[in-house]
Amino acid sequence: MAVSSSLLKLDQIQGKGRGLIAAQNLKAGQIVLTESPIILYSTFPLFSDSSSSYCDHCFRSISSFSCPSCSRHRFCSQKCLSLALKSSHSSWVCQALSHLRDSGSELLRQSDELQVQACFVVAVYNLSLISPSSVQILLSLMGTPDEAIVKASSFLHSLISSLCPPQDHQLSAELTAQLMAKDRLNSFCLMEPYYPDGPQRSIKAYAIYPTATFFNHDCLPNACRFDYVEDGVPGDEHNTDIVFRMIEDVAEGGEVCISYFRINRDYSTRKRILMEDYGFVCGCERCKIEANWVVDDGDQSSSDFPHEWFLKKYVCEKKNCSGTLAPLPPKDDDEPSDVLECNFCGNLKVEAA
Ligand SMILES: C[S@@+](CC[C@H](N)C(=O)[O-])C[C@H]1O[C@@H](n2cnc3c(N)ncnc32)[C@H](O)[C@@H]1O
Repeated sequence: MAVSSSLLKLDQIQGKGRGLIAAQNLKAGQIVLTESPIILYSTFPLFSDSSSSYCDHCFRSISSFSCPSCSRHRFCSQKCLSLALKSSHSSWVCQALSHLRDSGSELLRQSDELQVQACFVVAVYNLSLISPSSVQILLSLMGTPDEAIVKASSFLHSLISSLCPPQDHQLSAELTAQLMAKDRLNSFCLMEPYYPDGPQRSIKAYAIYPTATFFNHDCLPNACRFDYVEDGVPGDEHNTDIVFRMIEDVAEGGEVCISYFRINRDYSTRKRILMEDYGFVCGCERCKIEANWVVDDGDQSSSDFPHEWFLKKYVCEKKNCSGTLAPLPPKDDDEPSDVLECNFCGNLKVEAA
């Protein structure tokens, strides 16, 4: 599997499967990977009475150009509309989603989660028509279907294939289950914009990135992800790219890890999410220490919190945020930047000297 960055190498990591290691010494703030998604799909409810307020191709907030066939899916620009009609909103996708939304659709009575999974299945069947090699990449990722996925995939496969039979795709119910399992383990969320006084941000789209998917988790990560979906000009095809930036220096050969969620979560929450969503027990330095903590132990000394400085330095304190801060890229003279950027709200914080 090729890695789309000369700064990272794919390697086997004991107890974790494949992972990404530094191909050379990496500096705090350095951008180590920028990548476009191979599959990207909306979480907007299929049966909502309104249309999404995000472009159905690039997920920016402005949506003013409608699909000429269904007029329900909207785009931020003529360019996104034209691109979508050849890819993410092809005539097959348009037809499949319209059929699914028909009031008689059995999907209407199903859970929100299954409706979002239906959007993934439509997107991946479409991908198999326009880029079969991308489906092979998805199939090579980690992820095995459990009973719930097998059941959901069998329902969705028969529903979508019978409503709108794709001419050429070879995706059986079994392959659909495989692909749904890969999606669950490997997708990244694209979030709604941050507002300090707004409601909790929700997820507007899921995306899978072919190299980024190999980042393993650490509760004290040395890298973190950024995205700039709302930035740039409408029609720019790269606004859904994901960018990974080092939080701290890592020597050549060291593993580069991200956190799969916000880093200020407590031990039991982290343990539960990692087991339920990713199927592993974390053996990182922070977990080893926190596993021994006694709840409400008033006697804990500062040696029980050796990573407290990390949370103070790298957790954003803006209202309603708790994103992760990473330094801006080093300056021209290779000096580390003392400005940290939050990957959730975008706030810039100058580090105290
Ligand atoms: C998105 S994949 C990461 C790439 C994966 N290691 C591979 O070989 O393709 C997530 C999976 O990697 C493994 N993983 C990630 N971080 C881990 C860690 N800290 N300890 C053990 N396994 C980990 C788990 O199996 C998890 O479900």
